[in-house]
Amino acid sequence: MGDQGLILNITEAPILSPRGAKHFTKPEKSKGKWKFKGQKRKAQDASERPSFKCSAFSSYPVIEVNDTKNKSNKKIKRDSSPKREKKEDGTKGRVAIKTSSLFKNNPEVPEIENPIVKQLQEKVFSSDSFSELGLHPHLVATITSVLNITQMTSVQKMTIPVLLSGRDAMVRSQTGSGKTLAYGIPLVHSLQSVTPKIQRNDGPYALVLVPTRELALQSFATIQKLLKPYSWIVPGVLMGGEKRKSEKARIRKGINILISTPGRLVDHINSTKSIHFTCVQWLIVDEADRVLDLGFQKDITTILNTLNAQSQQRQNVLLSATLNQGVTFLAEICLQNPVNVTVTEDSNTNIKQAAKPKALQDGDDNTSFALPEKLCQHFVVVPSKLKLVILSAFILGKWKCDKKPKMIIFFPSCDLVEFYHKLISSVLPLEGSRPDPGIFLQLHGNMEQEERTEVFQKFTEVKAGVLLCTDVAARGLDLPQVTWIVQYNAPATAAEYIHRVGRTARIGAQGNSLLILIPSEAEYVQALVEYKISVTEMKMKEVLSNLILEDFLKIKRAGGKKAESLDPQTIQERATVLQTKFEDYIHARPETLLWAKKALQSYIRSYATYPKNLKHIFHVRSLHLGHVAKSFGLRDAPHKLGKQLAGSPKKQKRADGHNVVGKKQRFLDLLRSEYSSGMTTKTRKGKKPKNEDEERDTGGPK
Ligand SMILES: Nc1ncnc2c1ncn2[C@@H]1O[C@H](COP(=O)(O)OP(=O)(O)OP(=O)(O)O)[C@@H](O)[C@H]1O
Repeated sequence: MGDQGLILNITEAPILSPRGAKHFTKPEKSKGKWKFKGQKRKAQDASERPSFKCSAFSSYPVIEVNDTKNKSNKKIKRDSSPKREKKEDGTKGRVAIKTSSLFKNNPEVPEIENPIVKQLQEKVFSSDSFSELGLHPHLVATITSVLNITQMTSVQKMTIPVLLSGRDAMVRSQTGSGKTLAYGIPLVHSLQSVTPKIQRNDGPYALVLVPTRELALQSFATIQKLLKPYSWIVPGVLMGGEKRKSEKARIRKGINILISTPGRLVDHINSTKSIHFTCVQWLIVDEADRVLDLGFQKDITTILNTLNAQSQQRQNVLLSATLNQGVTFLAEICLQNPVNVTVTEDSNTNIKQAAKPKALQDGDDNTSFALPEKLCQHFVVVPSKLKLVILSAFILGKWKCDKKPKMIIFFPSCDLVEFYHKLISSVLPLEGSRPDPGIFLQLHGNMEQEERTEVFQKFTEVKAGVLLCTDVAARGLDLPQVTWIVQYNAPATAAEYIHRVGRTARIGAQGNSLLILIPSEAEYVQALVEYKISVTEMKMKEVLSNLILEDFLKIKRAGGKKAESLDPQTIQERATVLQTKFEDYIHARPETLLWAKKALQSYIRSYATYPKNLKHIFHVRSLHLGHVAKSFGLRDAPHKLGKQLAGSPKKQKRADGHNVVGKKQRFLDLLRSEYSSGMTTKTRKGKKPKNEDEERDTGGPK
């Protein structure tokens, strides 16, 4: 739509009574909370009210759209708005559209004092160079000429000598601090010195396990570079998605450094006769806490049993930016007398004998982790209705004002990534708004591997772009020059927060992050503070004001006057125009409408899977389904969704005293798997294999 084509009049329409709202009177506000006359709702302390049971749009402003450019748009098909009316005002071709007010009847955005937190810091670089370590000269030359690196990072300085001495280690240092080379360099140094020289058909001398395929590819590329002078050592990657047959053929030919996701390796252990591990000297588990999180324990046990049965002595290394008690299972079964390497500000010489691991503990153990010093973390609190508009205003603003905006936006499920990718890339005009063409990419586990790899490579290469993804991209990926990380939904653990934001501000660079919260989720900021994570508030108005720069949202008033100023009303009008564009897109076709409803359902499902310890902040009962629906471009809440999801599962007792897993419990189990960001692959039958490359959220920031 051209910039002159849209004429808007925003007026207040009489109160309509949407479905489900008839039982409730207009909400009254009381001490910042929402209450309903004649209804007591205990245990609802969140500020977004009412629940999805009471879809209360109490007022609808009428936006009259006169599309003077595109006459064919005069009649916009609408199929679901409650009691939507066409308003004739005498103007030929003018159609009245009711877009419920984005700015009315929202819960109050709570005042949040910027918390004062002293984050844990690590010095990224040491003052020492690689040449001081006594490494093979060709390796040092390769590091300098191929990787363009001379100075060691702190974690490299601390880890490489430990690993060169033959010790097992647990290595923790902040995201983007060079942990790949911290294990890669000593690994290559040690293998190049093996005598007699390693033969390809000896099979693996080293196994590197990582949680995702993209990380497997990336680690493989780094090892490949380090091996440049040592052409007799062959690296290889197994990651699923590729035809098993061709992987088997590569294994048969011989791979000396094998990089794999655990699931895929177990797959080959079980099915590929030619795979053997008699020569294995190294086992490296990167993102070790995640590998266990993913429920790979069974796979890890299988791998370790196989290794133990076939090879004699092995050096074992666990690495992550968020190593915690959760890895004790792994540590206990695979490390021998390990050295604990932790890089923190005041403990640059923090190399300790690792304590004997305690009994297995679940998930998070309240450990605080360091964050990159030049990472500026923000949050914005925004009513549900405005979430999509805020995200769009933010993207548009960065696209207009930043030189090279490269942004990653995290969503909680594959369905949501697919939905918002299509919706946002169809409605937001990034193309032509700057010299670089706008680029929207998506990455999630429901994509074919070929496409995943293509996207990963493309986003690595582009100077500016927006990647919408699940947590499949949260761990380990080193995507250059990412300037902003946006979290459309809060992650369920502090560790995942740290890994997501860690895709920017890498290796001492500047980076920024934005976490979008709805008012009922504001307490999450405090949960982050408990982990010494410091976030600063960005005001909603500030983000929305970006819309003033957008020609495609220009409003021509009925009198012919253009509204250009930065006054709040103009900004609100523009936000409404943008919302209307989204709603028009969604309501234009039955397929898009259905799609939006499914995405909304996926969102509610993912919301239901926040862990117990965060339920007081994230509970489906705190969501106002009608408001949430707006952020899916829906004009009202789909009717059945609320009914389906209302209430929590009741445990039934069997006569023998055992709990019966009822329908609702099974439904919740289903929800839990929905929250997985879909790092799984489809098997030939379209089913997801159990553990392969899969993610499940456990634990939480508290
Ligand atoms: N000594 C160094 N000097 C300069 N750059 C380096 C050095 N070591 C590694 N890098 C670069 O830093 C970036 C981040 O490294 P890497 O991906 O290994 O970090 P990481 O600590 O594993 O991060 P994450 O915890 O997110 O997985 C890479 O681009 C790598 O090439």
